[in-house]
Amino acid sequence: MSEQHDLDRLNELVALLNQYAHEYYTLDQPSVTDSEYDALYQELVHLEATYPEAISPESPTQRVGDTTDSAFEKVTHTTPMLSLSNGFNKEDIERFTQNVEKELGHDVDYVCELKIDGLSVSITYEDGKYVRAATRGTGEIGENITKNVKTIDSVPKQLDEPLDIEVRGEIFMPKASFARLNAVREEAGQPPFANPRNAAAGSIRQLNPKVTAQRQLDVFLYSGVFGDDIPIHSQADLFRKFPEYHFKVNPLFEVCHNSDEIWNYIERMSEQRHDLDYEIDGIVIKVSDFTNQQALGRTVKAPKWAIAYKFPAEEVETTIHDIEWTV
Ligand SMILES: NC(=O)c1cc2c(=O)c3cc(F)ccc3oc2nc1N
Repeated sequence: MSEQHDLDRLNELVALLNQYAHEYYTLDQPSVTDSEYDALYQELVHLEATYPEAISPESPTQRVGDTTDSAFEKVTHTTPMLSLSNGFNKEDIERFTQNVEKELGHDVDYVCELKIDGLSVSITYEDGKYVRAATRGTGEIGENITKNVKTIDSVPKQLDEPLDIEVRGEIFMPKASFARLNAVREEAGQPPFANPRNAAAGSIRQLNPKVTAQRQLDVFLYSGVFGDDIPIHSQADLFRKFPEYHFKVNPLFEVCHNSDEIWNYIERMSEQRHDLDYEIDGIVIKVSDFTNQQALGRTVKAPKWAIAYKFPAEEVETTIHDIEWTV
């Protein structure tokens, strides 16, 4: 690429990302997903590393750490909240399991779980007390949403034991809450949210936790950062034991042993997804045993022991009626 082309793209990205941030933080109406924003942000970071003299003070990369780009203070994650690599068909799943078993040199158990279409959250307890909640943010640095997450009924505020533990999961808005919320917004002449994910993101970013409380959000927890004092040594353990700690998990997980069983789960859940009370955008497949997860490790941005199978984009049937066909 020509240098001028790069510099034009750099400036275009600054303007785009600032617009997206404005939509997200100020208007509650993001027009791109977090992962689309992240991808553009990384492209800008790369271009600014190539042309440091072109870095502009308005660039979103110059704001990380201060609070101007978000009304929430920053929280540095104890361990980074990575993203999942994606798969789109049976071959991708087979390649994933082949790579895992080649790398480890033996077969493993997998856990398949629904990929909840919400936003990631990290929740920290100290001495068994709810003390903090944060968004994924850049993966290293998230936004402090402690007060807002505290309004979610299914998030325990006090554990039965004085545990120091961090749990991670997905905040979502049930379909029924989403329909009710949009009806109220339309009544009030406000633009409806495009989907439950945007509604959940907008609701959790409300500066006034009382507004968040009215939005009936919920959470499914799927991982944690904890010591050996917690007898959980695999993803299957986690899903079976988290409820004992009052940590809400999604019950539709299954242990699978190979890509055929995984694909069978994917097909069954793809059938069921419209009957669920919440939206899912795919299936997450994980190597279950934590020792195997550690042996597989991660790339810069994603764990090597997990993959997200994304459902194909749905054709939305639009019923075309009342159109005067002029012939
Ligand atoms: N949306 C989800 O329902 C969902 C998301 C993730 C992650 O984002 C995720 C990210 C990691 F780096 C590691 C494990 C994960 O597990 C996950 N499991 C889930 N069920």
